[in-house]
Amino acid sequence: TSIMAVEFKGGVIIGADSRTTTGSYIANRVTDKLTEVHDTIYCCRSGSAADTQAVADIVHYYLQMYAVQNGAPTVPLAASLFQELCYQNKDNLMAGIIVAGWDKELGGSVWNIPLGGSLHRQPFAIGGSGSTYIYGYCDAQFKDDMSREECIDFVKNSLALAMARDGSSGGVIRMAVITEKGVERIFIPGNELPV
Ligand SMILES: C#CCCCC(=O)N[C@@H](Cc1ccccc1)C(=O)N[C@@H](CC(C)C)B(O)O
Repeated sequence: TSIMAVEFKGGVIIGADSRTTTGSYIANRVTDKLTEVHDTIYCCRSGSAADTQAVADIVHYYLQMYAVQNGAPTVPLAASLFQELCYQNKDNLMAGIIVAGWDKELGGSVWNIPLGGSLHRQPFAIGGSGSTYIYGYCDAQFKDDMSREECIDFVKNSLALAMARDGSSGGVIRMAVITEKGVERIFIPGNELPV
């Protein structure tokens, strides 16, 4: 897996490849690793498909109940729920999750929860097996105050490079733009990758 999320003025851009593997076999070449947990809060999943589906389902349920009584949850609240589940169950899970979205308190924000269950707010986050190949590229490319379009290209180009080098990443690039207005999905076919 290669996953990424970037904060920009007004929201976040999230992105992922679409490969699910069992060993060297590609079990799903069109996986959707961008999973909704609330209207404007998503997670990017890496690691075990089963574990990350289960954890995301639990958080989605919690946030649904929370919203009935308290109104819209914030992105940091969603991130803290993911962290609690991943940290407390760290010996039984393989889940590297990036939580990203928009809320009216912070606007756009990105929260990285690596395998150990620590929680880190970052201006951008990368994860999954493919991310190891693009840390230098992302650090060299990142600028503060990038526009929506610049962030879309940053995510697209970074994931394409990771997918080219990592055997556990590939397929198509799925992205989403999350702002106050809602969620806009962007799809980059495998034959139109920029690498
Ligand atoms: C189908 C099926 C059975 C397992 C599928 C399955 O979880 N594959 C994993 C690799 C893995 C991980 C841990 C144990 C075994 C196999 C996978 O493709 N993970 C991708 C993300 C998920 C959300 C799709 B990525 O991290 O590469």
